[in-house]
Amino acid sequence: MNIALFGYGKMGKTIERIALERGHTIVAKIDFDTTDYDLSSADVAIDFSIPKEAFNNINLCFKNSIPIVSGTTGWLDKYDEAVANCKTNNGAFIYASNYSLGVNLFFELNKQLAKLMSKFDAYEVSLEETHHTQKLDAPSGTAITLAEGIIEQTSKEKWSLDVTEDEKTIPIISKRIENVPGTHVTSYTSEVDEIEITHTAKNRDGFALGAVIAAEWLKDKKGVFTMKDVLGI
Ligand SMILES: NC(=O)C1=CN([C@@H]2O[C@H](COP(=O)(O)OP(=O)(O)OC[C@H]3O[C@@H](n4cnc5c(N)ncnc54)[C@H](OP(=O)(O)O)[C@@H]3O)[C@@H](O)[C@H]2O)C=CC1
Ligand SMILES: O=C(O)C1=N[C@H](C(=O)O)C[C@H](O)C1
Repeated sequence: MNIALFGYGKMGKTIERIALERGHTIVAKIDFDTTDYDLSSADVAIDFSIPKEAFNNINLCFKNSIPIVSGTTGWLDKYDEAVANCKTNNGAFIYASNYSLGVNLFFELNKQLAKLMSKFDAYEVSLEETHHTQKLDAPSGTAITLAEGIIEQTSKEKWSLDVTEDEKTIPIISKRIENVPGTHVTSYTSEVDEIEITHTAKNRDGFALGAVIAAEWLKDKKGVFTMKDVLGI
């Protein structure tokens, strides 16, 4: 499979290594200043770039009839527009805030725990995410997906980085520490105890492998999908 990479930073380079190990070919590596590239032989594109460029890269793929796996976070105010553009152009599109198998299982566990805990008002829920200091967006896309999972199962209505908001709001604490690939914690705290579930990425390989598997899955499809479709969960 011929892959075009939008974003050849920490994730782009990890995806390249894993894609080559799986027998694929990288036909384009596109960064901020890259002007001389050819998408004509690409079977699929994978975007791990920066929040303000992701939407343009996705639309470029739709216009060139290239299925696009989107991993960049922090641009989701335009997600509905991207979905509409995919449909207009009869394209193929997956967005996931996190492509790792472990985090996608954690998303399901988080929802099941939220459903159970919704019956016990002695506990208050909160989220914490910790990432490396180069991360441009906060909270992480993964923390937002976790918050959305809790909102789906409980009477919570929104999330906020302001931890002093009302009881309808899930507080999210964002921490930035050198070299942390990504750690997410959902906590339920009462006067007497605390229940926590944690996902800790040891490196970026899980994100990258998931993105390559999603690209293999999406290559010959049309439509808008999620990692739940890819993983069958
Ligand atoms: N969904 C998931 O599973 C995961 C998502 N992410 C997300 O992926 C994104 C990238 O993360 P990471 O690799 O760590 O970040 P990096 O900063 O290491 O890499 C980003 C790359 O994007 C490039 N870039 C800038 N502008 C453009 C453009 N217009 N088109 C294409 N590429 C461009 C940068 O190039 P230059 O250096 O020239 O500016 C840089 O090489 C982030 O949004 C992050 O949150 C990260 C891990 C997992
Ligand atoms: O920027 C990162 O590094 C990561 N970003 C994603 C996010 O915002 O959730 C996924 C992962 O946690 C790493």
